[in-house]
Amino acid sequence: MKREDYINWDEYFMGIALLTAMRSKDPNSQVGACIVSPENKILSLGYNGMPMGCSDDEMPWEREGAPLQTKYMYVCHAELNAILNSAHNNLKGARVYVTLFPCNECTKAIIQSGIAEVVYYGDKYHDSDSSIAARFMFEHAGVRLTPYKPTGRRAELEL
Ligand SMILES: Nc1ccn([C@H]2C[C@H](O)[C@@H](COP(=O)(O)O)O2)c(=O)n1
Ligand SMILES: [Zn+2]
Repeated sequence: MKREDYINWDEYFMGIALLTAMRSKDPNSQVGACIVSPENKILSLGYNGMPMGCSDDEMPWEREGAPLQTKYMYVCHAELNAILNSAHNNLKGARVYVTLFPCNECTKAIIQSGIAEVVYYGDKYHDSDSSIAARFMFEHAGVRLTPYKPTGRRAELEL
């Protein structure tokens, strides 16, 4: 008889997005994204980080100060990295699992790539202009927004 307490697709893909976020060097917010086909195949992964060739050790990670001395000028967001990493895959009708609700800039890329659903975990910037603009665009573009429902299950494996 098969085991019955296996994780469902949402737990699986959000779990992978969370694991991917752990690669981020951002000291404040580590974000992960996992893009999945309608057939539940993983198409791409991404996390927030500095662009290629821009050393994590030399770029600024500050949140405040002169704009050029903050991370915001430079960091590439998890969702955009996942879309760019998927260069050879068709994302039409795909879902993206994100550990943090997308910003307005990533929202444009998500919509333009043909992704049909965003499953999001954190939403700590819900009231920011960026999130308000993102929801506005998603609604107009017909992209489904699904809050992830954590099951409370933790990743443990007995080998
Ligand atoms: N959906 C998002 C939102 C933010 N990020 C990145 C951009 C920064 O590295 C960090 C946010 O930093 P904070 O202002 O919270 O210190 O997260 C992303 O990749 N995807
Ligand atoms: Zn973004």
